[in-house]
Amino acid sequence: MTVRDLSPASAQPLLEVRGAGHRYGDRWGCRDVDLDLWPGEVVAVVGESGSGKSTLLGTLAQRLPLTEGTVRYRTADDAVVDLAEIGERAVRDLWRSEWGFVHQNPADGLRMHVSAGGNVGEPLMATGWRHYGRIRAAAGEWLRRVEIPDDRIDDAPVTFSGGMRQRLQIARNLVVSPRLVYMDEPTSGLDVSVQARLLDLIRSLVTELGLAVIIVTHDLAVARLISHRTLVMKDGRVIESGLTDRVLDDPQAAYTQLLVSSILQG
Ligand SMILES: Nc1ncnc2c1ncn2[C@@H]1O[C@H](COP(=O)(O)OP(=O)(O)OP(=O)(O)O)[C@@H](O)[C@H]1O
Repeated sequence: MTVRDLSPASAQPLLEVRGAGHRYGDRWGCRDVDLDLWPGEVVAVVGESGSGKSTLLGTLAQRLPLTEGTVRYRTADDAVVDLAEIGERAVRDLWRSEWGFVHQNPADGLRMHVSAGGNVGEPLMATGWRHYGRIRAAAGEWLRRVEIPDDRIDDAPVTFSGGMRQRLQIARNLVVSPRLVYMDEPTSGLDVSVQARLLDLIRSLVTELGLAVIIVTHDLAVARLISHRTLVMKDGRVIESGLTDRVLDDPQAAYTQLLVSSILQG
């Protein structure tokens, strides 16, 4: 079902999630989640291992079926669509032009044996770009933005370091100017200094491009650095949410207090 939205764009969230959940067999991975995500907003999903963060991300991103609730998305042409109802093809079109997904492991989001330029050029070709020179120029421009040297454009990511691979994955996602990007632990597995630079890069790109981002992280410092709002998950449910500084400086739920204090002690 498509509902025409007549209100001004800014009055309507990009993503409107109500009572969303996903069940694996007879066990809920996440359930009863509500969220409004606005353009340009970064929301972090935090919680300990097994709390349902990745399941929630997968469910919102339509990689896992919605077992309960609704997820509505406002498209670039301002139609509000119910993602469970628009069908696989329409969802594929959104992946091509409006959404991105940055995986924890860059190998899951890159073609490891295709050149860096090819990895960034491919999504442009999928949206109809045909002129080789322009595709290569746009790919080169994005490689520069993510600090991959010009002379590596013809090298495949198998020859790159972990940090370079992750920056390439970001370029491959952002080259088509998506409106909404899902990130699953994009900086974990990298050493601390590489992590800090990558977070800086993500933060500046998000601001510059006005992206909406939902980022899963088990690292509260990442949430602090990058997000406006934070959802805290426990046993598949969101047990606390609010502005990130408020959630981390003045946690209300006992579980969040424990999570924050364990980091301070750790
Ligand atoms: N494919 C699956 N089949 C069955 N149960 C699953 C599956 N994937 C996850 N679960 C269960 O769903 C719950 C939430 O898991 P999920 O991976 O979403 O947590 P998480 O917070 O992302 O954890 P981590 O930080 O370790 O990645 C857990 O109880 C987990 O065992």
